[in-house]
Amino acid sequence: MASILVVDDELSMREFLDILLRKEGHEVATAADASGALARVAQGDLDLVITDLRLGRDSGIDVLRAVKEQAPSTEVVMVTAFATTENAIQAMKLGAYDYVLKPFKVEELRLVVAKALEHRALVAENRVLRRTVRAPREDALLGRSPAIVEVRELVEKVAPARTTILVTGESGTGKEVVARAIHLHGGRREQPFVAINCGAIPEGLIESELFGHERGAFTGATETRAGLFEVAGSGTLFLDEVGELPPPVQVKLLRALQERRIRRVGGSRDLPVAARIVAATNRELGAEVQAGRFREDLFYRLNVIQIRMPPLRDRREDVPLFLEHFLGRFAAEQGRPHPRLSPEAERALLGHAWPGNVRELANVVERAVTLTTGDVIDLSALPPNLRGRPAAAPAEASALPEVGLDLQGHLDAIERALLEQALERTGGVKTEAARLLSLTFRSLRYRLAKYGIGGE
Ligand SMILES: Nc1ncnc2c1ncn2[C@@H]1O[C@H](COP(=O)(O)OP(=O)(O)OP(=O)(O)O)[C@@H](O)[C@H]1O
Repeated sequence: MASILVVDDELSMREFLDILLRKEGHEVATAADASGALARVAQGDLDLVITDLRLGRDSGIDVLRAVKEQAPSTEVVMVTAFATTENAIQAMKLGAYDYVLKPFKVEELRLVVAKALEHRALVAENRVLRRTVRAPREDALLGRSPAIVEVRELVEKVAPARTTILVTGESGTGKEVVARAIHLHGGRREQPFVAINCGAIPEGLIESELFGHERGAFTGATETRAGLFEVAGSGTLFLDEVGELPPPVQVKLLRALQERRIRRVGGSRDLPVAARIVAATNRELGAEVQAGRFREDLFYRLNVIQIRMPPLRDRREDVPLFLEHFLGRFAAEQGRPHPRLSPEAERALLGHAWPGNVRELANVVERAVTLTTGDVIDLSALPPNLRGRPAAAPAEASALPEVGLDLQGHLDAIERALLEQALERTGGVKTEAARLLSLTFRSLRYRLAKYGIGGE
């Protein structure tokens, strides 16, 4: 539930948006002009302001300016008639999140609202992330398969040096666990371990997240902020999903690695880089270079030493160990005795292909422990895809019924079904679901938000 202010000089529009947004579960306030809006803005605590660009004699731009001055993290969406598109673009430059052209469809507005709120949550989440980075979890790199034994040896060998490391492997294989192990074995235990998922931060924010910004560098930069390179100090900076970095940021990262210096956005002074950089990717970065999406020089810089995490299906001998480990961990977390697996449940777990790798396994075990009240975990506590139920296929997807159909609604239903199946198959691991559907992570997230799936 979000707190939203609707500003419009037309009563009918205010009422319409008020009803629509309340139905979605939001708390809504309305104002008919700029002074009413500013009074509400001054009270604070708004997640989103939706304002018409024309407010009788007032301008929505003034509302936008006031919001960005008083509460820069509140998102603003402009509503505008086609004739004033120019002004809408100006509004974006002043920090509006997006604009909607009148007349708009309900779905369109709903989506922009969802995206704006998601954006706000991501920014907030990232701030939280920064504050909690200093407490690394002590997750040991478990496994007795030859592949993992080799990875452990390599980690110990490379940890003491400052060389950049590239960890590759499918989503959920333990790339972050490896990065943390490098951090701990490299004598940086007392220093921060800072992780950032480059694919989960909106494009416009990544540069300032990584390198920081000076006050006034862009709209919304009301104070000077250190970037994650600085926050990491002489600890470790873990760049997850490095393949998702937009090209301009790739250039800046290359410079940071080559010269070991960075410059804040809007800054005039270089700052030294002391942190060790560990990057990770679940994409084939070589292929991304071939396709022109990733800089070749940066690839070679990152790829000095590569650690490959094999998928769980290629090291099945580790599955029993992980099952034991996570059963113990989740039972302890829930204050319960260590449960056993029924023979059927064990067979299903050992036979599963684990496309979402260790993360999927951990999720499945957590779910099973939560759903089981006794001390034996049975097949019924496992998700349907592990119980051998075939995935539901959208029936007769391309047959046109006699009476015709609502094409968009029909296509949406198919899209929704496929998204749900992909998430189910990967145990909720979104990066892996995106790969199954040949989508980028961003695009998948957008679609999930559109259909309200997966808690987005
Ligand atoms: N070898 C391991 N030992 C202990 N735990 C592991 C191991 N591998 C993975 N895990 C656990 O599995 C989960 C996923 O691991 P992690 O986040 O490191 O994967 P990842 O490859 O970085 O995934 P993504 O690419 O999606 O970021 C975590 O809960 C982690 O603790």
